[in-house]
Amino acid sequence: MTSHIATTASYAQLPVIDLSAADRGPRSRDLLHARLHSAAHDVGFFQLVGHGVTKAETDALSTAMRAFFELPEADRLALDNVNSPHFRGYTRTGDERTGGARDWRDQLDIGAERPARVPGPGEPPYWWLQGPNQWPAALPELRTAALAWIDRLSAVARRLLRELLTAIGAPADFYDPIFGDQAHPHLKLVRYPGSAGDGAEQGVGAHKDYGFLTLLLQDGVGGLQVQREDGRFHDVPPLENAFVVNLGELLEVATDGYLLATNHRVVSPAGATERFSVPFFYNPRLDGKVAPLPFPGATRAPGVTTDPANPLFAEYGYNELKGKLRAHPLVAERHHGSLLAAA
Ligand SMILES: O=C(O)CCC(=O)C(=O)O
Ligand SMILES: [Fe+2]
Repeated sequence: MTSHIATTASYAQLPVIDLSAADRGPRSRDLLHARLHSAAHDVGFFQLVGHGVTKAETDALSTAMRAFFELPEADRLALDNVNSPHFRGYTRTGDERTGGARDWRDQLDIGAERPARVPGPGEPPYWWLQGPNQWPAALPELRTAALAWIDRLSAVARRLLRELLTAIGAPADFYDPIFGDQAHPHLKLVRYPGSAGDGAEQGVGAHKDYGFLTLLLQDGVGGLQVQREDGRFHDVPPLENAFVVNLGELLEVATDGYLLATNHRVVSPAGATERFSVPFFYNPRLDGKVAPLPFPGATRAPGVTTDPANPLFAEYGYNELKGKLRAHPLVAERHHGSLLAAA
């Protein structure tokens, strides 16, 4: 497969954004804003350094993640997400779908740790997305590391969002009311087990993320690709100590398309090579409604992408529910037949 090979030198790496520049005085912060504005507007993807997350924090999460995937399959299947109407828990390799085709990865889905809130008659069905996680009894350190990561990355993403809003001339605190203590962050621990062996190369198919910002920790294997201005998918080479950041659909909605939610995908590693990644999704409250952002570029905004196969919802819960029903058909059929019928 050659279609993803970059042909232009400028495509070799994504823009690199140093968040610590925000604390080094006004000139340095202005320069950060110029770079961030361009990266978010022109590409929708960048590498984030200077985020303050330490190697010890990253190692604690990575070690617990690898230990999870080394558990006997029965221990992982004890957390099968098919048993969770909240789409939490373990998805075995081959059970997830993107773009209607099978993804070749297994993963643990973790969200804010809250009691279930079963929607009553007339209440939005997205309340199903709130509920308890499923944790491996044999690995208590996984729960500790994952919940700490959610807190830590929520703080980084909050800082980054404020700088990004400032960079495009918007009020930094404009979306504070839809985050707060009822925000709905999400974390996945993901393993790509290598080639499926049948010629399909889809680790995860092309998609956009549902929320505001995604901060991805990837190992050194590679395989993540983003769709760029030329319409082609380009490799995102791993960069040590950096998070790959992409903008989600809600920022596209918020800015009427001025900021891009960029399509991305993962090509399966060759042979039996495993790849591990940890995407963290910075999402607002399920009932948070994204009001149009007041900023100077709004008058030049091109409008949001219109794709009948992927409507964008301004009320976050609907946007996430759309994605989960599509990605996890076994959970959807077991627990949410009436929602599938209504869709
Ligand atoms: O594993 C990766 O590098 C990306 C995963 C991803 O895009 C997702 O799960 O939304
Ligand atoms: Fe993604």
